[in-house]
Amino acid sequence: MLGFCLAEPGDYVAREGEPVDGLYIILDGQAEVSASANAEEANRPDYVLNKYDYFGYGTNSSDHQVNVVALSKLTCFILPNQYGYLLQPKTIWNAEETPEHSLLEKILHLEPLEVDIFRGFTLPEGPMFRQVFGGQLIGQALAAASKTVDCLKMVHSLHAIFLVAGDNNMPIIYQVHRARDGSSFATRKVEAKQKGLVIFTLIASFQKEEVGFEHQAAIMPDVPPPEQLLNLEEIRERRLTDPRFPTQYRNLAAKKKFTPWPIEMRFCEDSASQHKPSLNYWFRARGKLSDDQALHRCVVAYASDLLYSGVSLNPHREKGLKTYSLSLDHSIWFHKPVKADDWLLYVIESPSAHGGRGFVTGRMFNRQGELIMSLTQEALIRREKTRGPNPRPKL
Ligand SMILES: CCCCCCCCCCCCCCCCCC(=O)SCCNC(=O)CCNC(=O)[C@H](O)C(C)(C)COP(=O)(O)OP(=O)(O)OC[C@H]1O[C@@H](n2cnc3c(N)ncnc32)[C@H](O)[C@@H]1OP(=O)(O)O
Repeated sequence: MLGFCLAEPGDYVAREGEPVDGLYIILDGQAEVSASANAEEANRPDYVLNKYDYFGYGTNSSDHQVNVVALSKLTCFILPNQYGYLLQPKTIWNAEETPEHSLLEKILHLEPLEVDIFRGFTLPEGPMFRQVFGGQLIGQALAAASKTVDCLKMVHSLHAIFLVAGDNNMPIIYQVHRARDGSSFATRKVEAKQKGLVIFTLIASFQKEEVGFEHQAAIMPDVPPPEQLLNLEEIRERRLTDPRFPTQYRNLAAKKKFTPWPIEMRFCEDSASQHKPSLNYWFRARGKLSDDQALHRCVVAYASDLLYSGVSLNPHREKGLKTYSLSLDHSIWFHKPVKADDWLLYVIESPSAHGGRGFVTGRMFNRQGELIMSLTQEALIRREKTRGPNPRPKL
């Protein structure tokens, strides 16, 4: 919590060697900085801090290097360490300069073309489907919207509609419309275009941090921790080597082009439970992500569409069934700050499938059991029409 510090003349406001707990801004009074007693510092003169001078967070050390003593009645405003990010310039992450960073930062990187217009690409090293991956559109559009919003406001909800299947081989233009900028909230509408055609729209709402009523009725299911579970790559490896699978199947699986996803997933149930209209898995971004909450929200938005609507097909899976499925719409509510490079549990249920549409709901919990996000999606789910090669995107 933000706070104030009141001190009387002679009181120590900070002591050398003690941990820095925040940034102190003097609102009233004077304080003296007394240099350390060690040899090198001994010659440094003491100096006086006045109104609006500050000390604490932001120095290179996590401990105070000096004593600060009140010279008069002193009032300081304290910005605790956890809010220090407010003082940092917003990163607006830059994929080119962070080669050691997660592939996701590269995927979500956008080129600014004009005010409120950005260009995104489908990278060959990312997951590729027959049309532009829905999560990529959501993540990139949210990144475009976030770049036009005051950095103190974070996305708290978004609603997306997929209009036309996107073409992986051409760039996507994101045009942001600034629908509203209020004092607490801001709203953005984003249109994604290819060949001048709107293929996707997103409406996102952003809010300044606010203190208010709190409760959490949702309880995280009791599942094994991620360390005890296999990830997608390990499951694949097992399938390739498990002698219980026919050799022909293993040879075929080995020939399939396999690109590891930039999201690591660990499934809480084995394939025997695949007929249930539900799925629980842990996931996290591979690699290191920049410390930018806006980026972390774009990354989970991207990941949220990878294994999601397919759950509505689970009760209908049978040998030889070929399906055609496409996300139609997607909504996310961000309840709390998220760390996308730490494990999140994705709890997915499909309450209904009807009329060629499957409906799924999702909840994401962090390891502490906090409900971080709620999600919904409807997807087109059909039996694949038998015909020749894959249909081309309708652009
Ligand atoms: C426990 C361990 C478990 C481990 C499991 C691990 C497994 C890993 C699996 C990985 C899976 C990863 C999945 C990731 C999926 C992500 C979802 C997306 O990105 S989705 C991307 C984001 N979403 C989007 O891009 C959606 C964008 N929106 C749209 O494309 C359109 O709005 C529309 C298609 C939805 C409706 O348009 P409208 O014109 O009213 O619709 P029409 O009805 O007229 O059909 C139009 C055309 O669609 C075609 N087609 C249709 N049905 C079939 C079929 N049954 N058959 C074949 N084709 C079919 C056909 O070309 C047809 O034309 P035509 O042949 O008839 O001439």
